[in-house]
Amino acid sequence: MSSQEQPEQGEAKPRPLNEPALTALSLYPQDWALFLDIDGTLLDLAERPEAIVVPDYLPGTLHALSRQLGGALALVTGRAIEFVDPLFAPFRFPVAGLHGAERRDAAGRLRRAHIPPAFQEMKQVIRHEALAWPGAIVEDKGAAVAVHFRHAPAYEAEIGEVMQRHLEEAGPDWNLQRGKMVLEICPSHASKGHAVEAFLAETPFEGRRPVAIGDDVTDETMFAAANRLGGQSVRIGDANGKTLARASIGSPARLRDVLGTLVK
Ligand SMILES: O=P(O)(O)OC[C@H]1O[C@H](O[C@H]2O[C@H](CO)[C@@H](O)[C@H](O)[C@H]2O)[C@H](O)[C@@H](O)[C@@H]1O
Ligand SMILES: [Mg+2]
Repeated sequence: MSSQEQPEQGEAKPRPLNEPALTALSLYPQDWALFLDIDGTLLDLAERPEAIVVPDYLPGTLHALSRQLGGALALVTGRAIEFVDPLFAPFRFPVAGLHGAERRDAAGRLRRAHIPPAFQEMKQVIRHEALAWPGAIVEDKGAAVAVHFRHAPAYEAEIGEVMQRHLEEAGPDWNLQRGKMVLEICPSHASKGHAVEAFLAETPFEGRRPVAIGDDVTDETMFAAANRLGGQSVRIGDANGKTLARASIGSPARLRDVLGTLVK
């Protein structure tokens, strides 16, 4: 997130969502596009990255909503695209993965992030170093690598130092991204905000106003994009005012309920 996009200190808390604000998606579906984060937004957070549960009805709800929006619904996530598709099978949605570093557009064209040999080596080293952090989980996402410390909180500072050192060695093409009990190194050229803008330059998103819904710091760039482009930004949960989102919804379960009500 650029400094221009940072929420100001002490900025007012996002207003609880006036849910009719989202009913525009149902009333004027030709005017709106929907961008949805996955973990902590569509899905409840789980103890481990692979332990997330997709409610049976959710892929169908998203598919129905996507059809209603003329296909202008995309998933914008820190996950790798290849992890995302099976979650929502049999449907495949336009998706930006690795916080925007890879993207599959509505026509199915895939833009992958390059994985240099040096990055492969760095992942191996991190995997080895993580043996010293009992409980930590290393998630290899291809062109990104995450170290989760949800079950190794005592090692947070040490993991941060090691990841920072790797980042410095890797150079300016890489970024250290903080998330919920996780630190990851991912390509620096991308952001979720850029991904939203890229979708909005293409059919069927073009000319529509974006609604961006997310729960974490990595979603702030897409909130900024949605605000700038005359759309709506919604943060799930309580961000203690440290967000650019203009509205909030209490939980992923509540969001899933709201999405269900939008389907005609
Ligand atoms: O952008 P998102 O779709 O929200 O993805 C962000 C990260 O989500 C995953 O990690 C988080 O969720 C896990 C499962 O609920 C949880 O165990 C972990 O503590 C969270 O940080 C995912 O594993 C990451 O790769 C994503 O970047
Ligand atoms: Mg999230």
